[in-house]
Amino acid sequence: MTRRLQPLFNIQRQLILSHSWPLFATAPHLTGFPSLGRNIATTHLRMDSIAPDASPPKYAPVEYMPLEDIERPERYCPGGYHPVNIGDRLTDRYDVVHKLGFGTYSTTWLARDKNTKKYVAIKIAIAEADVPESDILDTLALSEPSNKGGYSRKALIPRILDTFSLEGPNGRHRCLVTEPGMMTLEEAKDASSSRLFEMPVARAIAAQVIQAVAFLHHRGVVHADLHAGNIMFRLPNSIDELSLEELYQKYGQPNVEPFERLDGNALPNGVPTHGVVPIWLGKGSELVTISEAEVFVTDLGEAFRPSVTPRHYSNTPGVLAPPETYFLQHEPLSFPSDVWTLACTLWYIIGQKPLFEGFNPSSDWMIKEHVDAMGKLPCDWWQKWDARKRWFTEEAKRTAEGAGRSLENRFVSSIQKPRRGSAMEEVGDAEKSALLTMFRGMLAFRPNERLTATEILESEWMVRWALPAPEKVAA
Ligand SMILES: Nc1ncnc2c1ncn2[C@@H]1O[C@H](COP(=O)(O)OP(=O)(O)OP(=O)(O)O)[C@@H](O)[C@H]1O
Repeated sequence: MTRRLQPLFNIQRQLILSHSWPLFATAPHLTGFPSLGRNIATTHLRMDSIAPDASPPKYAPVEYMPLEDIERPERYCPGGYHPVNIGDRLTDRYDVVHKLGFGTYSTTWLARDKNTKKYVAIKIAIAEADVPESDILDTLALSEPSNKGGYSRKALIPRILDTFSLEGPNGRHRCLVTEPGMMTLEEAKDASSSRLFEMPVARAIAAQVIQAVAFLHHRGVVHADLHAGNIMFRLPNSIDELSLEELYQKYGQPNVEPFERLDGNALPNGVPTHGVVPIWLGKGSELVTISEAEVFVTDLGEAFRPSVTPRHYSNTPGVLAPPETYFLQHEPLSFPSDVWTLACTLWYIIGQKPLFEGFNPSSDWMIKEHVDAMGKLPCDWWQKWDARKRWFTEEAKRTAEGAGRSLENRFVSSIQKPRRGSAMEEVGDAEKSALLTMFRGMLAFRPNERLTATEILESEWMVRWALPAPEKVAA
């Protein structure tokens, strides 16, 4: 969930959908296409992934006055969120000083660790639920600390500082303590009018995200939900030098809003009296400096180990989901699915707009996007795709003249033109060629033909342009 003000549209959407993923919902470049026709996929889908012509969204009854930027109070119920107030002390060690955000499965709070005197993030899961990533993060923490091969970069994945459980009116909640981040990449973009990072910053972020994914894959883990909302800028250590008063002076006192029932009745036990607007520690994307361009990959809640748990569904938002989720539904997903999603995420880091676009797109719409950008599907997939005639000839040419956008067209409209328009460095010819080669390798239709994370690490773009950038951060 984002920590900044969102347009009312998005808030209303949150009222309707049990889960909200804001990545493209607020973007100005939205293409509001309806869901188109029959879907090949019967993939396990969440509402804001590809929304097929399947069942309508489940409408949860609205019982409370909706509040902007605050989680739905309806979710403070048995099995739901744990009520927390600013000033609470958790496990006699952590003083809650602000809220950092909330998501489908958790609320996350900024707290001061009494022992270390540092600020920490405490993610409190909904009742009786595991914090799904804690298991994965534990395994990763056991990895060797070296930096062999450029992918043992533990710093790129949050380190678990502590775990504990809280017993409350809504049940028992698992809690995970990690370092607090400044903002997600999506939040940085939302806070900017250009929605762009300066090129050196974009390269540094991209390099670290590639290294993080390579590290996860090396450890046998697929992230499975990689997007700009799950990549976070590191907070400078200097925040720990701020006293609580100084923190509030710099970032503002917590803004709290009363929860009110629509029927005027008293709040039930388990619902806090107030909601807290999350703190904003961040800045607009174009203002991020190279020295601030240190990121870590968060939210391993969807992560899995293909060797342990075969997974046949993807909860990745539809615009980022790879084509095997439609065409190879009987084969378990694996590392290549992350590589496809990583390509989409890298594109969005360098550019202003996503590589593939669509609003609540059907799977047919997404496949059309893939074919437009990457060319004809492998023969057997092409034959299987009934909707192809809607847009394409049998040679995969567009039936409507001038329609369709190739990868190069998208590069111009998503990356180069917006950069020029914002007076920012464009991608030079040699870099563009290396980048497009890398993207084509990552976006091969067949998963087994895609570049591996290690090959991406060794790609020309990574070695010549991206990798040198984080070194500048460290310098
Ligand atoms: N370590 C952190 N530092 C700063 N903010 C955080 C941190 N962890 C989480 N947040 C904030 O809380 C929000 C929700 O966190 P997260 O996405 O991990 O929760 P979730 O319940 O798994 O949600 P979902 O699955 O809906 O994305 C994030 O978008 C972010 O704004």
